[in-house]
Amino acid sequence: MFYCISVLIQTYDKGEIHLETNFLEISNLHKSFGHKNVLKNINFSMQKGHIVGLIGANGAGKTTIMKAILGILTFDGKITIANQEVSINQHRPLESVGALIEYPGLYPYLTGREQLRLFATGKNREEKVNNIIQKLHMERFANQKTKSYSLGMKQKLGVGLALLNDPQLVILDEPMNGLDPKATKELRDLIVSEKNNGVTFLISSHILSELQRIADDVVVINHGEIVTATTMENLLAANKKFYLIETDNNQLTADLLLRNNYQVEQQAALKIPITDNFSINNLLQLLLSANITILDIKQQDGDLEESLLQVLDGQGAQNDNLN
Ligand SMILES: Nc1ncnc2c1ncn2[C@@H]1O[C@H](COP(=O)(O)OP(=O)(O)OP(=O)(O)O)[C@@H](O)[C@H]1O
Repeated sequence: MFYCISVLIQTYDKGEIHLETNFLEISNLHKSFGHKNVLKNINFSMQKGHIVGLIGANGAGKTTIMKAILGILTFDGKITIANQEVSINQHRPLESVGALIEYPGLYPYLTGREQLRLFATGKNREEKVNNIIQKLHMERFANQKTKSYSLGMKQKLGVGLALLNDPQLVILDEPMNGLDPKATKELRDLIVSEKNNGVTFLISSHILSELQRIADDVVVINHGEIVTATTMENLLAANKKFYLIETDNNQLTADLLLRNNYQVEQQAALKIPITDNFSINNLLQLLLSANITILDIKQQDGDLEESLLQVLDGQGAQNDNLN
């Protein structure tokens, strides 16, 4: 990304937002910077209480979509949160939204606790601050000035600020950035527990394994266009399961399987996709009758990365057909 700005939208008290099944709706969203079309006809909706993963390569347009939802840039199209339209001039629905976009904008000479106090709203401000410090396990450093924070500590505080005022919709741009494995797990658990309380999340992340664990739905974008918007289950189902087999002679085994019409990808182990009419019994009998010793065999599900590559390859093929 060639620009680097820091935006932190604070959360406010819930107000009178109605609970809708489709909590957020984006229709015909277009955005250009000068002559550059960055978002091209983006359409998707988010159900209340769902975690939606926003996935795409660097520069695909994820942050721009988030900024449009937050009404901090001009755009063509329509965005509604709980049936109320958002635009650069209409921010009312954002009263129930918390967001961390890019890097948290922190005051270096305030402690984390002071920073949280500054943005907490409502009568129970001190309780909110204490709650979020506890939920994000920030007790150890909450009373230190933020200028001494590591990247991970800053990121935690940024997420804490986004969640502080009990938002109904939370938008997080790469929230796992800089977090160690323990902090990543703590944040993941917190997001899932907030979701179970009905909070809706839009989360972009390059850590696909993280999104795979928490997202209910996914929106994949490429060069500013939606490639697919579907459930995580559907996206993963698009990727076939396979067996990984290691034998005393992988080359001989691969040749034998290929001659018998199996698909084989040779890696450290042999990867055999489970296609229609696949029978593990038949495969094992074939290997045993050829006196091949099986050293290891395991079945694996497709993962998000593979599914995405398939989806993006498919799009490449479609585009190729159009050319
Ligand atoms: N203010 C701006 N002026 C001009 N071009 C911009 C501006 N903001 C974003 N862009 C361009 O819009 C495109 C999408 O950027 P965006 O930041 O939304 O991508 P992203 O998917 O969030 O990428 P990353 O994963 O690297 O954060 C990029 O080509 C970027 O260069």
